Amino acid sequence: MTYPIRPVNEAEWPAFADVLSEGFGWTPHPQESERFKAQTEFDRTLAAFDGDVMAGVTAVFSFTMTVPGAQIPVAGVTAVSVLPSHRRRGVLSSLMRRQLSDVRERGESVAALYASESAIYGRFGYGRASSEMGFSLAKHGSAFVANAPTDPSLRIRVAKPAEARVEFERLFASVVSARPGRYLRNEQFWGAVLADEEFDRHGNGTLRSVIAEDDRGVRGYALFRIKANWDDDGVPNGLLKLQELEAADPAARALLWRSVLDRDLISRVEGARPVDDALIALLADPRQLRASCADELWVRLVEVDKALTSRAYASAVDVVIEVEDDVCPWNARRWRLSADASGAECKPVEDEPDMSLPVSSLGSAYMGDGLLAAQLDAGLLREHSAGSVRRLDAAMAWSPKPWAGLTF
Ligand SMILES: CC(=O)SCCNC(=O)CCNC(=O)[C@H](O)C(C)(C)COP(=O)(O)OP(=O)(O)OC[C@H]1O[C@@H](n2cnc3c(N)ncnc32)[C@H](O)[C@@H]1OP(=O)(O)O
Repeated sequence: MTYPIRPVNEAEWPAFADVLSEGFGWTPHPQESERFKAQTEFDRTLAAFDGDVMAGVTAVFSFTMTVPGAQIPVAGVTAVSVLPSHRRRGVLSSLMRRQLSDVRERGESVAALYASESAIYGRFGYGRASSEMGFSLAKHGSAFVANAPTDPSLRIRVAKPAEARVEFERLFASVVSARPGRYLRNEQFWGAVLADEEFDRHGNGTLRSVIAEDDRGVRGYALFRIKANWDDDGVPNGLLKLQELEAADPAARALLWRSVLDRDLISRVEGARPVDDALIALLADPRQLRASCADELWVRLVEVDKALTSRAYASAVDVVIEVEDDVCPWNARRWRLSADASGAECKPVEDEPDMSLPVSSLGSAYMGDGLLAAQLDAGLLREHSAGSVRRLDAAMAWSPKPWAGLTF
């Protein structure tokens, strides 16, 4: 069966929100729903209809995202849901195909998303492109190495998040290009970051913040919630849930970490950070960091040549890549990628390929996570000239590691 697909208008928001609510089995707080509506770019929504019934939905945020060595337009795919009554009939597949062709028409060469389940998007050409470290650190195990940076000119200021918004925005804008995966936040996104419904779904307290500054201005900030608790013996056992910690320099970063880790009545700090976070290096006893690792961004190259020439490369490379892509057939051909410090070129060729790979492999490598060699070892791509995959892997790898840091 085919289901007609079209964007929805603002008047259709209640039906759109209902499909999300039914698919996710979760009813948002009315303020959350209003906020999501305000973030929605209605001309970039899509809904699939079964007669009068809206059966499946998705939307795109128009992001400017950091990629290795550049900031580029990226389609931030979100709000994917199909009614339970219509699942596994190809509704998502039709929405994905239409969305990718719309993204291409807009001139965006890359799409990115956070997946609710990691098994869904590979078939549509998305590759696992960044990882996130979930962590839990007990205060008693959080001492820093002796040479951790300090700066006596720095001080901590307690600030109400809503009142310090402009300072956060300015600081974030100064660090957003430092790591692939980070993306610019418009007014609606900042509204969501600083939203504080008091209730917080997990029973944590109100949103709080501390700012690290000197006489010349703000050098970093941390946003967090506290779940106050005392154990049965009356010993303080509070939990600090870190939402965000951004710093412009190492000394400000170390001071902010100490401020959250040393907080009175707290015994543990939890949160999610990049897998190469500076915290790991700062800890005197890093094994105390109870960490887990999970996929974060999934990335899809919508126009292989444009995407590959929009980023920088860590080393020179010259390879012919045979790309397999059933969903975006315009990508499915041989491309010669030649890149060095002065830039990159990607041209269609008929030459013998050095490697053959699914487009999702290039998505995996795109942000710099360096996953091509692992895929070669796993037997997921074919190498025709020895060493070519490792050369491409090294050229596409980047430091720091990619991390978006804010679910969309
Ligand atoms: C970016 C985001 O917004 S992530 C949020 C995704 N949404 C959710 O998780 C909400 C709950 N789930 C749903 O709404 C739906 O189950 C969806 C959107 C995940 C899938 O929609 P459907 O219309 O059922 O998918 P569709 O029928 O097109 O399936 C296409 C293929 O994907 C497979 N597939 C679909 N969902 C899943 C899944 N959750 N896990 C593994 N495989 C899946 C199907 O089996 C099918 O495989 P095939 O091509 O080999 O037959």
